[in-house]
Amino acid sequence: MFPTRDIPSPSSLFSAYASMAASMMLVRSMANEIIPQPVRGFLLSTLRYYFKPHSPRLTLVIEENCGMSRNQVYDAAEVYLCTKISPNTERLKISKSPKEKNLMIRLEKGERLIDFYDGVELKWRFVCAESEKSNPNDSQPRSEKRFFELSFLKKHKEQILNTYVPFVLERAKAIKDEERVLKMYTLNSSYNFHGVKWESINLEHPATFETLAMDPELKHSVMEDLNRFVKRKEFYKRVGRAWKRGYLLYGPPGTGKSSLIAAMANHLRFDVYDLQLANILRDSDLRKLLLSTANRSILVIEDIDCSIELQDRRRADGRKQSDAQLTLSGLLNFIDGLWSSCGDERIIVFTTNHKERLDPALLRPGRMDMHIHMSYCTSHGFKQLANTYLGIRGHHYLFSEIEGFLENTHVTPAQVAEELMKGDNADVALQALIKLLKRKNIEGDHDAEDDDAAAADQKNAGIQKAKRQKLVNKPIKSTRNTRAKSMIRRRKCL
Ligand SMILES: Nc1ncnc2c1ncn2[C@@H]1O[C@H](COP(=O)(O)OP(=O)(O)OP(=O)(O)O)[C@@H](O)[C@H]1O
Ligand SMILES: [Mg+2]
Repeated sequence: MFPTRDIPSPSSLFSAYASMAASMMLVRSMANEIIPQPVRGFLLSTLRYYFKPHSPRLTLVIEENCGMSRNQVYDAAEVYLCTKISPNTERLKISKSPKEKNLMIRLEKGERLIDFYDGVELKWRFVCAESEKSNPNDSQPRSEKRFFELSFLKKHKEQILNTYVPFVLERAKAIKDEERVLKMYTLNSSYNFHGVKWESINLEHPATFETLAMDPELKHSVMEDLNRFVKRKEFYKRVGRAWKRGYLLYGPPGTGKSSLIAAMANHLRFDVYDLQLANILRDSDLRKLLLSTANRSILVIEDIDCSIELQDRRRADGRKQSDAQLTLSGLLNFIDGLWSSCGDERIIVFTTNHKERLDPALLRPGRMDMHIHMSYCTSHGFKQLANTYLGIRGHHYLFSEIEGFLENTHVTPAQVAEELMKGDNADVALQALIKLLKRKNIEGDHDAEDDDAAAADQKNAGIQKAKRQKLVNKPIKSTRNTRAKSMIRRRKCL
């Protein structure tokens, strides 16, 4: 049996509570009188802090701006989260600006998302709140305050701050690069008192490493080299070198040098600056142009052997050239020195059809980091082109005959590509290629090489001719000055 006599009756309970409440009020009023208000406030908030049930979760608030500048974490979160949209997402914002390739998709206010990182669950929420008016009589509309809330279990705080947030920043950068339309900068044609300037157009060259027909090992090593280069910021800093890389592409016309540059730009998502030296008059102009190039870009100087008669500082007659004029040493010193040290992630590419004609200063070890030989079409290159142009992935009954010819015939990938475009029907296109190969084979390698040398020389002759024409059109005194106005670049690819 329970001791019923010990259970208090409702009326006794009520009177006990009433007397307790009265004494609490008494203590409170006494405390109000004895303890000064600021101390009381402090004590109450401390007591509240210790007795409030604590949440195991931590919420990071990522506001749109930090002071006057944008909050990079906010911008990155905005981009990153649109790759995490789930079937539960109900509202999204879409937009497209002329500079972007694709639609931009962003979260709408109030939307929530769940992400997982290394097994940790992360809850994201996009919040738009109207900010308080500092003056209630202010007629200006309230401004909107936008922020993301990122919440997770407190025990993961270090991991989230040290690895997840940097991961989001990095991913967003890659996504933005992917969305961005690449630009190609060329020199504008009007050479006036102020010199030449860069003009940009969208670079929509379709060449990629996938479509490029070149020796697979060489292709792999170029890609590896580029990938390593962009990841080595800290390395370059540590060893005290400017973060730049130089490539010299050489080979006969039509072997894919310009295509390789476009593939590099598409791979890295770097803009291209096509520096036509023939259009530049003085070292000072060159310096100005180089200093106005942006980071994460490829500076291209095509046909270095013929686009300009870059000589040593001494002329043939022994006199020293004026410093104001463009010289090879001026170009190389500037590229190695000031230019590369005042920018990051710079790539420079020289191309030539005649490596043997280059000034030794350009070939000196350490000047160009990688010399890449673009060769005639090989059996592997042909298969790559057959795949790209005709969609043939496996074997075709005409392949062995073609491969037999390729072993001892010099034909450029450009010539092969031209034949493969001659018909939608694979048999017709491959037969056309066989015809070309037979003809080349009869003519002999020697003739083929002569053809290529002739093509390169024809290109050079075109360049020289254009320079002469400019000389006629513009009354520039010295022959050397003619290059300043020569708009001669054959623009096949870039
Ligand atoms: N290696 C290659 N792989 C795929 N396509 C190629 C290759 N080489 C040439 N082509 C095709 O031929 C065209 C011309 O090639 P490209 O302009 O790249 O040659 P190049 O080596 O730069 O020639 P040049 O020395 O005359 O500047 C390209 O647009 C491309 O269609
Ligand atoms: Mg080219």
